[in-house]
Amino acid sequence: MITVKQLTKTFGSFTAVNNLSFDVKPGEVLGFLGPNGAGKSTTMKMITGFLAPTAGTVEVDGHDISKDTLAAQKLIGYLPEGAPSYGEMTVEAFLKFIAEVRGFTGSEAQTRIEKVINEVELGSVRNQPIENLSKGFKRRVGLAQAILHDPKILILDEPTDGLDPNQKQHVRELIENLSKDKIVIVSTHILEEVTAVCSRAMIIANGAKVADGTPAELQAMSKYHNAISLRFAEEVNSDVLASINGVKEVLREGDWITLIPEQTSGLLDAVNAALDEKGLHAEEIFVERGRLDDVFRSVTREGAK
Ligand SMILES: Nc1ncnc2c1ncn2[C@@H]1O[C@H](COP(=O)(O)OP(=O)(O)OP(=O)(O)O)[C@@H](O)[C@H]1O
Repeated sequence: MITVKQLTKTFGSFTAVNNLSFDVKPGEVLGFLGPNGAGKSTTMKMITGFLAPTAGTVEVDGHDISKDTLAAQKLIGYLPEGAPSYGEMTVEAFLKFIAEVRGFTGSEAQTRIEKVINEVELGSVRNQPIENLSKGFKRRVGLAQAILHDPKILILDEPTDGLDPNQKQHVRELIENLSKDKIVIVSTHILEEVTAVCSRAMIIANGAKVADGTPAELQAMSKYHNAISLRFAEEVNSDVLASINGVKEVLREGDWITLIPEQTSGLLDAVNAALDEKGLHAEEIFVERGRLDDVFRSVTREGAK
């Protein structure tokens, strides 16, 4: 369990993280979202003990990260933003070094190194110096060092940044497989990643929490929640659709028309009845769950006021 209480970080007169409190339980994959400069990386650095808070506390399985730093850090695997250091080392030498730092030697160290090289698909570059690797491979080396000791807690700062679509998918699957009984906190700018891998999402703006819930709960905050999206073969006048009982707004995006509901449920029946009555035939029609990008924009704009 991670318990964050009233966590605050100021740099001079600037407040980067502002009185943030939350818990994360085993089995949860928490997506950490927010605009550039919202305070995500700063919060992750404080949770992992790499940056001292100005105020507030972080407890990792009962260990205070400021007072009992080593005991807490043993439980944590951390992928910081950017690339791992020691660029002149080869991938394998770097992982050997990390294994030693984590207290593994001999065959145990070798077994763990082979396992992560396999898991993160680093076999083809294992003998290359890290500084010569592409951005995506450097991220994968960072991920390998974070999981080498099979930590109970994984803190990953934009793990899929710089990866190609295949590798993004691979890392998402890896996170899903690793997340059983672990705590995972993952920051990302990719909203589909949240619905794909996270059981919970927290949005921060200006260092403060502005939303926290399951992806479905956040989607339900969107004006698109239970909206009806349709596509017609022929041109249909927006006024006809706007006159349907329960439609608040008609939006057009390319071939698609979206009917925003006045209330959050019950619009589909009214739309189907109205289409029948008017002799209109939709080629495609579906009920939207809600859109995270819409929620993200509205809560971070409110947070920025
Ligand atoms: N060492 C520092 N000294 C001064 N300001 C800092 C320092 N570290 C971070 N900041 C500021 O704190 C704010 C939060 O930065 P942080 O890196 O935590 O944001 P972020 O949410 O991770 O952003 P991004 O999505 O761009 O990675 C930014 O305005 C940043 O400039």
